[in-house]
Amino acid sequence: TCAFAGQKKVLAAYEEAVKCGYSGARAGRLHTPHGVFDTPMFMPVGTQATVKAVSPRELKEMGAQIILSNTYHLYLRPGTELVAEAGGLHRFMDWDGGILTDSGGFQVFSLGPLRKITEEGAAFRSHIDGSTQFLSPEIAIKAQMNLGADIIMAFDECIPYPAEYQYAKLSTERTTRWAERSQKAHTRSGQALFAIVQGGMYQDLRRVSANDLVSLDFPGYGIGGLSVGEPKPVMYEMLEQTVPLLPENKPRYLMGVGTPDCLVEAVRYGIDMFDCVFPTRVARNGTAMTKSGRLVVKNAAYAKDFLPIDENCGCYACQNFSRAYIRHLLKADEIFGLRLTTIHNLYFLLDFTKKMRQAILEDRFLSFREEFLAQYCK
Ligand SMILES: CN(C)CCSCc1cc(N)cc2c(=O)[nH]c(N)nc12
Ligand SMILES: [Zn+2]
Repeated sequence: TCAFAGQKKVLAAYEEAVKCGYSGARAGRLHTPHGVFDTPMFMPVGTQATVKAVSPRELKEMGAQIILSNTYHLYLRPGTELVAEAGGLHRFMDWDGGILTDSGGFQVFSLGPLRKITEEGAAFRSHIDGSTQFLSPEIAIKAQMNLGADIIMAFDECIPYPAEYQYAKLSTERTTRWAERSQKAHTRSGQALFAIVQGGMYQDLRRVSANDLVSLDFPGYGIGGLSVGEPKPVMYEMLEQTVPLLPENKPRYLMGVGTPDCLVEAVRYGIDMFDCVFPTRVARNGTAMTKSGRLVVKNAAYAKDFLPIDENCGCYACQNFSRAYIRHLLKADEIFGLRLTTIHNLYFLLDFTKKMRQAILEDRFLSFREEFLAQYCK
């Protein structure tokens, strides 16, 4: 069932997916040099080689399997050669689970004041010191080989939303040429390179992008250019056009997504992997995620609420502390407050994907989805 048998340079093998009654949802297992991991999975984001406010030990405790880091940030600071000298990203940050690095394309367009995109690559100014920088498929792949993640991403352009059809078409064609250059530059065995499907919000461009990248034969596929401000129904429509064209026995990673309602819909379409800064970012301004929606712990309403954030939650915060205590810490700008809300939000999403996997294995995913969406207010 490992359809990757015989694939060179690939370790992200994908065991036979267990399909539930509905067409898309599936439960799989992802093989990497740092372990075999269950999907669907949520991947905590550790942009600068740390998942903000939590330790690797806490991440392991809450069930994190694969975490993300960003090539763009580590390339600018401290430099990917330095990380390589330190023994690679796993050693540097003391994380022995899986690591996936994004290729930098997205961050160049979303962070650095963009200078210029050409066929060769993207010139930009560093958001740290304003220095002129340049990323190309070859540079981004070299940087990711230095970092040593288990899964790395091809260098792509995340097309802004909205975008004119003609721009989306030219950019998507270039991203496919960049994917081929990424493949040629990728010489590190024991590391899986995923391509990234683009195509803007145009059905035909999404299909062309998926078909072209599938014919280049990657061990896994990111779906990019979504969760960039488009309405959710448009995102789902792009998934409906794209996912069925991707090989069933290869992992699909929906980049930058997302909230629990988006996760359950994307799993329905056959997505396996997710990452999103949302849980850690909203935690830092005192918002906790629950199955009924968001709970702003900082609100005065919780000043004397001695219940946990969620009494059915198994996380360290909910097992030991009250809303009143966490609100007190947040109001007092105590770092421990941010740590507790972050721990809860990460645990919530990791547990949510585990519950989806269980529902798929027990062939009750559709009722799980119905019940969840009925209770969750966006
Ligand atoms: C760690 N995260 C903050 C970054 C990982 S996910 C970033 C990310 C998010 C979104 N929405 C789209 C794209 C995209 O189209 N391409 C790339 N390379 N990355 C993307
Ligand atoms: Zn909790």
